[in-house]
Amino acid sequence: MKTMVIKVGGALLACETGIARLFETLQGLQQGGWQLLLVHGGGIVVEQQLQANGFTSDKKQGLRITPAEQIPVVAGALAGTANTALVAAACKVGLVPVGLSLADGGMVQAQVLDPSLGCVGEVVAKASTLPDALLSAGMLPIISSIAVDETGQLLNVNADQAATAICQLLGAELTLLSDVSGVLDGKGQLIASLDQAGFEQQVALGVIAGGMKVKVEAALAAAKSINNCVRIASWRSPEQLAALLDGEPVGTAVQP
Ligand SMILES: Nc1ncnc2c1ncn2[C@@H]1O[C@H](COP(=O)(O)OP(=O)(O)O)[C@@H](O)[C@H]1O
Ligand SMILES: CC(=O)N[C@@H](CCC(=O)OP(=O)(O)O)C(=O)O
Repeated sequence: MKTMVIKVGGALLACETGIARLFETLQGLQQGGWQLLLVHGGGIVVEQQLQANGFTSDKKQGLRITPAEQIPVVAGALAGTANTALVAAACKVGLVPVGLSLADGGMVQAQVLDPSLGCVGEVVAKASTLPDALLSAGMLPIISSIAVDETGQLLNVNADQAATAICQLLGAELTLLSDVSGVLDGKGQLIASLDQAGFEQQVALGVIAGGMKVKVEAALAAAKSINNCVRIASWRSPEQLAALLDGEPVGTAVQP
């Protein structure tokens, strides 16, 4: 059976229509014979809850600086609020979701990425026992980007990097759905196909930056591992979701 990891993030978690449309698409893909795993971020929920708790927050090169005192709020926002909202939406369309974080079932190994970012983790694929079992049972794993390292420390992982590790764990296809229709060039036009050299060129020009730089780096790493292109598209666009459902090319194809 074909397996696909779909990653969602950005403002999706604040958009009821977007969530409903996404799960209708997932339902259609599952009926079409795909085994699916959803990996999610929820930067918007993290920001709201940090602010509500009196914290300020900054990003460095697309990654959120996460001081130790903020990790309980970040974990609550991603593994709690965002994860359960997506689980609820899956139930509503009759899918059978299982809400997880990267810490569950020994799926990945996590470590601190860079101490200057605080409790930010990087993860590598470890054991697929848990997702294998859930997928064979026809269930939909919904995985937040919260991890735990060997010392028991909770870590905040960028959700595109989390999706890459889960894609590598299963040798699955990967689609990254964001707020934008794909990677855009200096004129705001969609780049249909992007390889390592093209990426480096656009970064040098300052066209690809911030969260999109992290996203394309994650996509390039995944594409090389699975030797297949990874797509970056938008959950906002009904046309792109329909194309995804019909197996047609969507967004930017990041090449191995
Ligand atoms: N060349 C580019 N093409 C598209 N978006 C870009 C580009 N460079 C920077 N970005 C920014 O990256 C954002 C997507 O990254 P990010 O916010 O991390 O997405 P998500 O939260 O969905 O993972 C876009 O909304 C845009 O502001
Ligand atoms: C380390 C780091 O940057 N973690 C991210 C995790 C969530 C995420 O990636 O959310 P999106 O997919 O919505 O951007 C954060 O705290 O925002």
